[in-house]
This record gives sequence, C-alpha cells and structure tokens, in this order.
Amino acid sequence: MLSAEDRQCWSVPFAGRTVRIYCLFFHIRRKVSRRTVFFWSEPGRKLTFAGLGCAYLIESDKVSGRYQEIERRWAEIAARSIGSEGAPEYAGPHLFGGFSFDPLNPSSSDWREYPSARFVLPRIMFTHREDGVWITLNKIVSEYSETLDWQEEIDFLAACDSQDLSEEETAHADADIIYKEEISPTDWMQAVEEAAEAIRAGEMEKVVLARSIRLYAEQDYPIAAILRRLLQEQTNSYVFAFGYGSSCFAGATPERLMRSKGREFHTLSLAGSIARGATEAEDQRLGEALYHDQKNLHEHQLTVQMIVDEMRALCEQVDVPDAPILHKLKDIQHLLTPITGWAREGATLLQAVERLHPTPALGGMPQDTAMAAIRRFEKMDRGWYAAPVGWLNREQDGEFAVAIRSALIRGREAVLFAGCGIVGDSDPHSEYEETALKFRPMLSALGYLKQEIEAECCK
Ligand SMILES: C=C(O[C@@H]1C=C(C(=O)O)C=C[C@H]1O)C(=O)O
Ligand SMILES: [Mg+2]
Repeated sequence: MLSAEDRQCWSVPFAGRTVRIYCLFFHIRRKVSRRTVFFWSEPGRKLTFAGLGCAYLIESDKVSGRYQEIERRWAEIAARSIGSEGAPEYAGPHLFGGFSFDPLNPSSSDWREYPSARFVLPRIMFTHREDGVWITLNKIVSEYSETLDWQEEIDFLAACDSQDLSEEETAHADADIIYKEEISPTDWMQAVEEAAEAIRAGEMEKVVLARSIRLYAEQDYPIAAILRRLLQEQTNSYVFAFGYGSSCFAGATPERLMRSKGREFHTLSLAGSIARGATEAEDQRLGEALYHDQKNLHEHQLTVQMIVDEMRALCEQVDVPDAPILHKLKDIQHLLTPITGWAREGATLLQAVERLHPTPALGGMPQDTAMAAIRRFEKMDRGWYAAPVGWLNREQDGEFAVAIRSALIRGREAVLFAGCGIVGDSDPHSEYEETALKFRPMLSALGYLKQEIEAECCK
C-alpha cells in the first residue's frame, strides 16, 4: 500500500515524485499508441480506479447472451486467481468494461473499438480510496509458467518522465473548435413530435430520443485535462473513461444502474429534468416547479415502475420511497428515486444489469416498442452512449452506471450525445432545450462553453 500525499487530487508518490493518476494513465496512453486504459471515479470521489494495459480481454458480439458470456468467463478467471489473498476489497483483480446500447442496431465506424460487450482485466491498476492507494498488477499464468516476472510492468511505469507529465497536467482542455456538425434542430424536433403523436395514439408510453453533436478541434483533445475538468466540475457524477486503440469514450454520468455488494442491490430511477437557476431563489423555484410538474412526474414514474417490477423479480425484498427527491447537478436538476433490494439466492449483478437495461430513463416503455422507435427515429448509432459501463470484482460484486453526459473522442474529433424522455405531452422545443443542458458537462470539459461565452462577450 502506498500512502497518498494529496488525497483530494488522486495523487500517488510514484518513481520518486507525485503524479496524478489520471495524468499518468492518459499520458502513457498518448505516448504508447494503442494502449487500453480506463478510469472510474465515484460521485463524491471516495473510490477511484485507473487501469492500464490488458492482461485479459473478454468480449462478446452476441445479440443475446452477452451478459451471461461475460459473467461466465470472468467467473472462470476470478475463481482461479492466485496471489491476491489478503488484498483489500478494492484492490486485487477487477474487470472493467461495458456494453453497447442496442446490439441489434447496425454499428457505425465511429464505434469500431466498442463492440457489443468488451471487458478488460488491466495489467496495472490503481485503486484510490480515502484510506490509501494500492497498485495491483495482473498477469495470466498457466501451470507451465515459470517464475512470475513483473519487470516489464515496472519498467513501463518508470518510463514516463516527470517533465512530460507536468506538461500534461497543465495542458488546458480548450482545444479550438474549428467545425461543429449536428442534425438539424428542426428535423430532430420533428422526430420528437412524431414520437409524441405515436404515444398519444397508444403505440407506447414513453421513448427516449437522443441527438449528437460532432466537434472538430485544431489539435488532438487532451484527455487527461478533460478528465480533470470533469472531476472538478461534476462532483455528483461518476467520471469514467474507456480508452481503446485510438478512441476514448468518456463522460460524467449521474445515473447509477446497479451496485451490488453481497445480496444488497442498489439502483435508482433518474428521470425528469429542469435547468438550475441563476440565483438561489430561482433555483428553488425551478426545483419546486419540476417537483410538481405532471409531465416530468409521469416520465419519472414510468421508470420507477419498470425498475421496481424488475427488482421484485430479482429480490426477496424491495424498498422504494413514495416520492422522488430533487437531485441537483451543476447544469441541471433531476427527479431521483433510490430503490434498494435484498437479492434472491444466486441473483447476480450482471443478471440485474441485463434485466434493467435499458430502463425507461434511456429506452422507453414498453421496452421492445421503444427500442424499435429509437432505431426508426434517431437514425444514429448510440454505441456505448446510454449503455451500462462499470466494473466487477472477484466476488462478482461491483457497480454499473449508464454512460450518459458522454462523448466519444478520437484525436481531433469528438462526438457528444444527449437525449430525453418523450411522453404524450412532450413539447419538442422544451425537449430540445433539455438536451442542450445535458450536453453542457462535456461541452465545458472540452472547452467549448468558455469559447461560447467569450464569443458572446465580444459581440
Ligand atoms: C438520456 C439522458 O438522460 C436521461 C433522461 C432524463 C430526462 O429525460 O429527464 C433524465 C435523466 C436521464 O435518465 C441523457 O443525459 O442523455
Ligand atoms: Mg426529461
């Protein structure tokens, strides 16, 4: 165990100096192309993981059965892990990865590095908690392997020089945007209107429609600096990044899908949104308006209903409060209902993920009709956007969040995603405005909002 000098900043004393974990990882990735990296930090930042390299890869291109395949293959490896006895709970072998939103939707070239399911046991993993920092090294060995040799990992970590690292630390995220591309707002609002009509005609109850914005910058986007900004600005959200090959999918999502520890299962319904106010009084007024707004309550309640039904199938006992609470983030406030359960014997985290995904907060209701409507109306590939991403430990416990407020970044190009729940009385213009709020965390991390403000000031 290493002691952290500056616990607030995810710093570790390493190779004679203090480095920030996210810098270390994304810096190394930039230097050594085609590296696999991930980053995961819980809301409140009590637990942060960062991983580098791939000791073992588990993928599935199955349309159905992808959750079972990942679970089965991880259980085989995890059951045979040696050498980590006595490691603290959050160190030792952990598996990180995610699923695509809709394996039935044809995949676009943007998402070529993000298949239907991809999970990685990292070669090197940092765990950062309030009580310390651990480094885990993973290697797959067979009964014929000779002595274990970690020299390669150690040399690899020692190879990053401090000067380059400090450059990465100070690199600011404000890449100049030279080009912005998005689906025409009128076309998107037209799709929302058609979806709302289909709902009023009784075809379904709710569907979540998303849109994307594509940005081209003058230089490559600096991933470490983008993560630093997300960590600083989105304190109530999970900050995540999955870097495969030349791409990095990163974001700051407030939405837990499922966390399991033994038989304790924790999930939530997060749906229904309004802006934050410029003053405390305005903020309170907006919060009150959201809390009593029938359209938003309906959007929220459909999600609660589906999650509670699925939780009842998985759990012996399910607890759900009668009313939601307000959940305030930097740019937006939501309705949130926490839902907990005591799992039936044998129920697993990935079974829960399979049952819940997509909840009506990301898909709609009924699920199948909503998925077909998304394919018809959206005309884009969501890839891993709005899909489950997270981690599992050796006991098959872990946590998954849905990857919203996110962007797929490749070199100088970034594609951002945001969506919203459409119900019968949705107003296309307000839904468009709601997606605009949901783009803000990533736009700000990419340095775009600052430029917009500067442009406004210069007018
Ligand atoms: C789909 C997104 O957000 C979801 C939709 C919400 C809504 O419509 O009110 C609220 C939270 C999320 O469950 C997104 O951020 O892209
Ligand atoms: Mg909404």
